[in-house]
Amino acid sequence: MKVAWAGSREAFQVSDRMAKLVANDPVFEKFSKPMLGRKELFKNTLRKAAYAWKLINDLRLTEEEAKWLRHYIDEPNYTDLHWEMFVPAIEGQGTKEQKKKWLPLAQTMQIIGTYAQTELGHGSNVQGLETTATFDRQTDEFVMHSPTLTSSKWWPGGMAKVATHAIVYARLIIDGLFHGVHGFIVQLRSLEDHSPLPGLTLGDIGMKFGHGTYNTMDNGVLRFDHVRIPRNQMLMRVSQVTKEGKYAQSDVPRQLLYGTMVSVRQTIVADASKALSRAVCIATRYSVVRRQFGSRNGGPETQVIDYKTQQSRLFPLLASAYAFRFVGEWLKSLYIDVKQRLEANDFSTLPETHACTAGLKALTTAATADGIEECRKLCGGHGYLISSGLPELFAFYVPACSYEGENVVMMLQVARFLVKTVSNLGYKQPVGTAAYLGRVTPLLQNNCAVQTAEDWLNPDAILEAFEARAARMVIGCGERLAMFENPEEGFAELSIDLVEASLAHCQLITVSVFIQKLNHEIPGNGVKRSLEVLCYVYALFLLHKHQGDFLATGYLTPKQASLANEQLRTLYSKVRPNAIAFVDSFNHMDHYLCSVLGRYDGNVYPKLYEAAWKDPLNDSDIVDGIQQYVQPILKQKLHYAKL
Ligand SMILES: CC(C)(COP(=O)(O)OP(=O)(O)OC[C@H]1O[C@@H](n2cnc3c(N)ncnc32)[C@H](O)[C@@H]1OP(=O)(O)O)[C@@H](O)C(=O)NCCC(=O)NCCSC(=O)/C=C/CC(=O)O
Ligand SMILES: Cc1cc2nc3c(=O)[nH]c(=O)nc-3n(C[C@H](O)[C@H](O)[C@H](O)COP(=O)(O)OP(=O)(O)OC[C@H]3O[C@@H](n4cnc5c(N)ncnc54)[C@H](O)[C@@H]3O)c2cc1C
Repeated sequence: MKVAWAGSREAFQVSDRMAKLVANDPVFEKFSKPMLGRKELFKNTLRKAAYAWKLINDLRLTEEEAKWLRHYIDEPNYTDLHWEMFVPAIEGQGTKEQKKKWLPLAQTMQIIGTYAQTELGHGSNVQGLETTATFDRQTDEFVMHSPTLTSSKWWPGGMAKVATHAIVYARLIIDGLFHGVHGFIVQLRSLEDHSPLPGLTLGDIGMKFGHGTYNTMDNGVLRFDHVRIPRNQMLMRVSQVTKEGKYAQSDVPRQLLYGTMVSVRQTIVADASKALSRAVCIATRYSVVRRQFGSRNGGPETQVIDYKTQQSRLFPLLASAYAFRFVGEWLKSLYIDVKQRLEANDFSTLPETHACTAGLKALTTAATADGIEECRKLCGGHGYLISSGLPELFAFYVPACSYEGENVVMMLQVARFLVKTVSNLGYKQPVGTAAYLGRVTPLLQNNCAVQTAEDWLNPDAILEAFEARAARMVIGCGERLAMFENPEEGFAELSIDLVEASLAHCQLITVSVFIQKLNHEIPGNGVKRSLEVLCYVYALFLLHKHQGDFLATGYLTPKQASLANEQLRTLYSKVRPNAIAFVDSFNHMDHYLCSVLGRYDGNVYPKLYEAAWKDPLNDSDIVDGIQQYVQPILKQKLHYAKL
């Protein structure tokens, strides 16, 4: 199962080796993080990042190994933006000459980059950005300027204190004419003494949600006061500006400017399974240790995992972690394919890839953020302790619903793709993840054939139910949209239904990828049979949660919906015996989990007790402030207090 989770034996070995390397090195200790103040926390992260870079070079780690190493260090820091956004932006949007100049510098970290797109006033609406890049023909330069307060760049990670360079997105202006938003490579700091270059105002945007998690990152603010950069620092694969000031567009589509976001959204889906599996591992292990009620004849009380209600909250999350792992793997292969095509100037699959990355990013991050919080509640009161590992995990994870495309905004992108696909149905056969929309007649006409709870243990029945529900919702939206004279007005009016239809489409993708995985790629019958159970749990849990959709579209009868729920409850009993094996297969080490409740050895109570004594308040019996503020109250000789 560990191999099935990792994707291959080699993938397992690489991640396992890196997990152990990090866990066994005292530099990467992280239990004390929540006790540190912001400055110490930040310096500590800089120290770890520098040490990690040394390890990467000394041990000659491959790119894959380096990624896992950074993952297990488990602290957001400036290198995330450098590797995940700055380098890919140059790779995707730079010309050959630009890549030749900038990539060697970035890949050896002689420069450190960030991705400065969002502004105080605009994040989702990229075309609404206000920073200007005005071409000056006399000097062959762009003048970067922040004309308003709301045009201040706001959020870029690593920008406040570390990055030496940034890809800055700004409105290109030539001779007073606006030519859209483009990316520019801008140097922010001196490579000699690290001070901000003249004309730039740089700072940190302040503390964020949680304590020891995202505050290791220096998310920054940046303002330009007429800062000049050479013309050849505009990323020019998509559009070019000549020294005469002529604006030209190559045959590469404008959407490629958004390519870096496609790349990162794909990794965010993979990361969702890591975060959710981490929370589920903690909650499952603790649910086995924790006992409440149910003692018979003085015997042990019941393990809370044996309560049906606990199982009905926990096991769908366990199944979701596996579903997200497999859909993340599938999305990566889709992305690798589109990347190769884009390099060869084949842009045909970009719209579908954009819809998949946007939609699955929204689906998986929303479910993971909710899932982590549910796991905290599944651990009862102790889940609220920092030492459970869950509050910090939640605080670290939850911004994924907003960054890299706010989730609802992303679902609306999926909706645009689906509406376009439906409106082209007469003359363009949909392919890939939208292929089912090419079979609308049977999907709209045929109803579910399930008659017993057992009948739901059939991948074809499940797939057809999810396809019919999505098709009916999408087609229904399409028909209602056609009644509007102004399509944009219609889109806005129907946006709630469109987001729900997009979610149905994305859930269909995750369910079908899970089924596909079982049909083709699982080694060993025991592993396959166990994963089949999780696949059914995932699908039937979604069916139960969204049964309103399945019923309202008329595909299911109430009886069939209740048979699905009956089967789901039976499946929980089949998950129970393997629950611990399922979470052990994630191969999360104690260091990575950073949770007393989720310890591999289950030694929870002594270690919880021990952890409490490490709190700074327990350094002494009488702490600072007691004599000054509490003792005077105790020593007052009042007969009565007037309230
Ligand atoms: C909301 C977005 C997608 C665009 O909105 P809109 O103004 O409606 O459209 P445009 O005119 O700009 O473009 C529409 C056109 O382009 C297609 N498209 C959009 N995005 C992509 C893409 N990524 N790849 C390919 N194609 C794309 C779209 O389908 C339309 O095609 P048509 O053929 O129908 O014309 C956009 O503004 C957007 O993406 N907003 C979200 C901003 C965002 O994600 N910011 C991330 C900042 S970096 C960050 O958050 C870092 C976090 C830290 C970390 O990750 O650790
Ligand atoms: C931790 C963190 C790190 C970040 N790092 C970076 C970084 O390194 N570089 C960078 O450039 N940016 C970064 N960002 C910024 C991030 O990309 C944006 O915050 C994100 O894209 C969301 O945009 P917004 O803040 O403008 O949200 P808004 O768009 O203002 O969203 C507010 C609300 O409006 C709704 N809404 C907006 N538009 C629509 C619409 N058309 N229809 C319906 N509803 C709508 C949304 O659903 C949401 O509910 C980071 C953000 C965070 C939290």
